[in-house]
Amino acid sequence: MKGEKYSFIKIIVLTVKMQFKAVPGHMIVFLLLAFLEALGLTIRVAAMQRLFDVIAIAAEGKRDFTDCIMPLFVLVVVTCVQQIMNGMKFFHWNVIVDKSAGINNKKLFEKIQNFSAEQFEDAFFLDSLNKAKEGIKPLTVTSLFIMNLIFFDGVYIVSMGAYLFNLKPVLPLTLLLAFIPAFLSQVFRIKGFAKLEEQSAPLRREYDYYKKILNDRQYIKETRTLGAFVYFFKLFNDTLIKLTNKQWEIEKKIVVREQLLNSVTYIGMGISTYLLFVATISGEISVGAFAAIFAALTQIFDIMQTIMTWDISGINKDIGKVTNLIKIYDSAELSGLSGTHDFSKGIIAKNVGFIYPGRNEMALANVSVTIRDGEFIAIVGENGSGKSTLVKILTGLYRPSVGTAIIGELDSEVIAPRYIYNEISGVFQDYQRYKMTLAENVSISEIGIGMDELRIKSTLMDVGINTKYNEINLNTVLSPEFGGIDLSGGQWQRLAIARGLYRHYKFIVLDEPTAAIDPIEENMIYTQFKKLTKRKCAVVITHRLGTAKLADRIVVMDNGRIVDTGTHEELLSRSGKYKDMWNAQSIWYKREDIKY
Ligand SMILES: Nc1ncnc2c1ncn2[C@@H]1O[C@H](COP(=O)(O)OP(=O)(O)OP(=O)(O)O)[C@@H](O)[C@H]1O
Repeated sequence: MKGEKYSFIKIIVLTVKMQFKAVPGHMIVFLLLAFLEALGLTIRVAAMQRLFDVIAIAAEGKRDFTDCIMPLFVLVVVTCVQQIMNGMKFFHWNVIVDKSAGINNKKLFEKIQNFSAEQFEDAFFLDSLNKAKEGIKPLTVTSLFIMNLIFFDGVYIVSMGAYLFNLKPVLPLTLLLAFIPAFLSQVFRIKGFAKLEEQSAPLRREYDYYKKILNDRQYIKETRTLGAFVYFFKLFNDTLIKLTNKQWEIEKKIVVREQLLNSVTYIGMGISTYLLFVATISGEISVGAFAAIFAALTQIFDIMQTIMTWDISGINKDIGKVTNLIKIYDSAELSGLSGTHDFSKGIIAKNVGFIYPGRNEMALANVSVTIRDGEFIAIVGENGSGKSTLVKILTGLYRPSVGTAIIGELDSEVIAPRYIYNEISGVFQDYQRYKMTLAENVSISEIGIGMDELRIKSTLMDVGINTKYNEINLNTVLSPEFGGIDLSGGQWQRLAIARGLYRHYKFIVLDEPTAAIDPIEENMIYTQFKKLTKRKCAVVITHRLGTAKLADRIVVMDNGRIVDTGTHEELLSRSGKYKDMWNAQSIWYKREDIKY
């Protein structure tokens, strides 16, 4: 993805192609409406000419006034049809924007699903993804601008040019005279806005940040308890003043320039009128043609202005965002073979090494471990020793940089992620607090197959949440923002474990989701967890060795390597990292024996 070149033309072609693929029928209707609307405008000028000619002749008494009825009727019909086309075109515009947003978002989400989890650790990738999300609506709007430019503006210029040329070859000059001021005005506008954007972007980011600190739930407790509100409000206000001053200064310049360019527009209109006048006096065009084109002059100048300020400026403004989206669509995703797990063969990491994007040191080096069928393993070690990274390799979330991970007979390097994740469940340190009902929070992995309330309740009981005597029930929304309530840190952790247990799994990992639960409760949860995961593969990361003791086998990690493996008793029987850790922790547990 890095450094790949996308020309303007390539982006335009891809944008239109993608948009047609998303809503083909609507796009065809839109371009037909734009085409008919543009043709309608030119036919209207011709119809007007015809009517004025007949009126002029009738006024001289050479024709009956009733002869004007038919041309008048034609003009009314053409005007009505053209107006209807215009209304329908803009109605369709909105329909297309709304419909495509859903379809294009779905496409992006599907694409994101197929990126490997380790890519999400790469700052460059995350930045590209954020920018790409901004391109969903611009993709549709840009395609509509392009279609409008070709099928409305293009058709109007060609048909109007042909009509004027037919009357007198010099008359299409009117179109050019209308184009020049519109073009210049747009050039100044783009330059002005580019400067404004460049100078105000850092200020806007600052302003948004302070606004968030002052409003967001996440910050409000701290800003209040620290009495920092006044300070942040001052920063917010100062930034706002700087930002509006900058905008005012540049807008002023733009407006003055535009007023000057408006005079150029009037000069253009004056020259066009003069050309028409000369042509009429010399008898090259009829009085009717003069009147019709004169009446349409404002329309010609307006359309040229719209092409510049709306269509081209719209494309220009959004093309960067669309390019980011297309780059993400085009980037490589994980593919792979299909496969079905056989967890009776266990989970095997063989000489695994792993390095995070942007890091020089390996987070895991030469790690080999086997989790046998039905085994409950605990992984212990100091902060940063590689426990979470190993678990992500064992669940197939990350693919090893070196070595292999065979998960229930499936090699994570060659099997597509969606087959790897089947029958695997996990709760990680950074588990989510979904702003949904309690029931949804538990059953999120099985929503598609219907909610089993009894199973949800019994899973909640397993982690110590009793909905029977609690004010919380399955339909309680867990978010004050959505009219519900919030839970305590420990309750959220229990809920996250319930979510992991609710999924149908044959292999489950818990990456220390119990830090906020008191040790006695934690022990009860893990004892229950051990019962529930009997005959299934389970891995638990913990810093509390009292919990690790429950496991069939303990893996001790240090500095990205496995330094020891064994049962609690085996590990204590030999001097090593585990014994040191145990001795250090037991001091705290012995405190309860102290007699005051
Ligand atoms: N997203 C990341 N990007 C870069 N380096 C990372 C990332 N996540 C972890 N690391 C590094 O990888 C190493 C192992 O981290 P890991 O999270 O696996 O340790 P851990 O044993 O689970 O730690 P803890 O007990 O603190 O959760 C550490 O040196 C850490 O700095």
